[in-house]
Amino acid sequence: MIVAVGSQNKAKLKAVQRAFQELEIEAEIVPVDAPSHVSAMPFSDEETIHGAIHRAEFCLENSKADVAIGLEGGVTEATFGLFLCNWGALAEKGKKPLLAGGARILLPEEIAGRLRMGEELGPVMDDYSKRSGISSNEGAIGIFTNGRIERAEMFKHIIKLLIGQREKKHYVKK
Ligand SMILES: O=P(O)(O)OP(=O)(O)OP(=O)(O)OC[C@H]1O[C@@H](n2cnc3c(O)ncnc32)[C@H](O)[C@@H]1O
Repeated sequence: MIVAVGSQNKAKLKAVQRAFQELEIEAEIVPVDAPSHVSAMPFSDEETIHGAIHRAEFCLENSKADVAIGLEGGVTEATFGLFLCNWGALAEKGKKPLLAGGARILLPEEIAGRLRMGEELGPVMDDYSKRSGISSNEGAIGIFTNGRIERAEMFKHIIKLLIGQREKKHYVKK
């Protein structure tokens, strides 16, 4: 199966690779530069979901893939503070996209405040950790869970949720 992924982000691609490997599904993974058509820092679940769908649909239209996956990171406000949120969409011809969300953690106020002022999480995390490329590596989730759950692991879970839903749908149709 050819699987297009709407990103060149290393953590996202690693997640897709590992999910298919662990599920023992043969897949040729094709990265595609796909626009999210949402803001650079999505600020709600709704916006983050739209970003994931747009990326997946762009891949489907601009590649020969059977299945297209869009992965999008964002944040969402709650009475407790600002949560990290991540969403995935799986698109295939003639079907409604499937959706799945990832694990979420509350961001420290020091980080949340900067995002509310308009900064993006990627550069804020690089600045906070005095390193570069956090969003392509362990991610904010890795930094704030002491590396227990990294960004690729979190996205891998989302991808398994998408693949499982796709299988179930096919099963129900028989
Ligand atoms: O190359 P793409 O696929 O665009 O990956 P990205 O990480 O840059 O982009 P996302 O759309 O997934 O995330 C939106 C913004 O939030 C940042 N972001 C989201 N989750 C993050 C995380 O866990 N750690 C660091 N930055 C994160 C990211 O760097 C972007 O600035």
